[in-house]
Amino acid sequence: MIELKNVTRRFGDTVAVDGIDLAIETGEVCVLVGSSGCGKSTTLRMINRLLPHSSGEIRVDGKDITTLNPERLRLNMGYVIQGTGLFPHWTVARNIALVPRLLKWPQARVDARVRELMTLLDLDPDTYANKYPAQLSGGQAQRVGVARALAADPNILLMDEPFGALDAITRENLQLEMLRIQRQVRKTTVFVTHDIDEALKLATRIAVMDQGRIVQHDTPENILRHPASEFVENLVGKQDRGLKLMSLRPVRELMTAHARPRPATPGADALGEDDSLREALSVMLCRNLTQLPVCNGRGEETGVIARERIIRDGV
Ligand SMILES: Nc1ncnc2c1ncn2[C@@H]1O[C@H](COP(=O)(O)OP(=O)(O)OP(=O)(O)O)[C@@H](O)[C@H]1O
Repeated sequence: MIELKNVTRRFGDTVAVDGIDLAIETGEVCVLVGSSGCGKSTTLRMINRLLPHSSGEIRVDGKDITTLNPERLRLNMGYVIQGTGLFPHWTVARNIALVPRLLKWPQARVDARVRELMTLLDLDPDTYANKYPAQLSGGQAQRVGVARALAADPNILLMDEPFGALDAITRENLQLEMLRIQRQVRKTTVFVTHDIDEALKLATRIAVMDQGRIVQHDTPENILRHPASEFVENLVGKQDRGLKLMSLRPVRELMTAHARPRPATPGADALGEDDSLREALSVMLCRNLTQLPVCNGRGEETGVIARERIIRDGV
């Protein structure tokens, strides 16, 4: 668990972070969101002591971080930044192995871990382990950055706009991958972005920041349903809040399930149970359909979802 109590950070006369309180439970993904310069990165960097806080208290698993050795603290916190920060003259494998080697793991264990992580991040080890960062696409390099952060299995993951420099499709893929990985490894994560859609997709809780303060800290659904101020309302978008709420709910919640799974009709369009209601509605509107079959992860048809049901009950 990470707790910030009345934490302030000043740079000369600038108050970058202004007396914030924030509690992040173990296993949560807390996304810090807000406009440029509101103090998101400063908050993140105070948690791993890259920046000292001017006043207040930061505790990790109950321990005041100023009483802990900063290097040891950081070894337990994976850190991913925009632009990856990979060492350009090191291979992918060596970059990922950085922290395990600092921890003096035996070489065989390091090698096995590098392969395991590359596979988890969908990077074929035989193809990419010996490449250099300059030989990778932006998305691949960012995956290596995430693999490096996870290498020594830290309890905490700090991510500062990790997907900010990527094109929309690569960004979406990495977001989906992050959700998949999070289901598997469940790290306490603090994630900085200025993209509210990214925040809504990834967060268990969102902390909205404005001018160094936290103006709302709540679940994505509550932020959308009950924005605490006009600032938050504008941030989440006044016009498309209904669609954003639909994007938080999976098809499985409103589908009519078959009594038992049946083989999917070959070649037919189908949705996945975990696709969002928003995606389902969008597909049906585009193709002028009133309903669509829904399939499970094994490709069996488990039910149907109707357009009218989404419109009636989706928000
Ligand atoms: N090293 C520094 N020296 C002086 N001022 C700084 C320093 N780092 C940050 N600041 C100031 O502190 C404030 C908060 O900066 P911070 O980088 O935390 O914002 P942010 O929300 O992460 O912004 P962005 O989304 O643009 O990265 C800004 O006004 C910034 O100019």
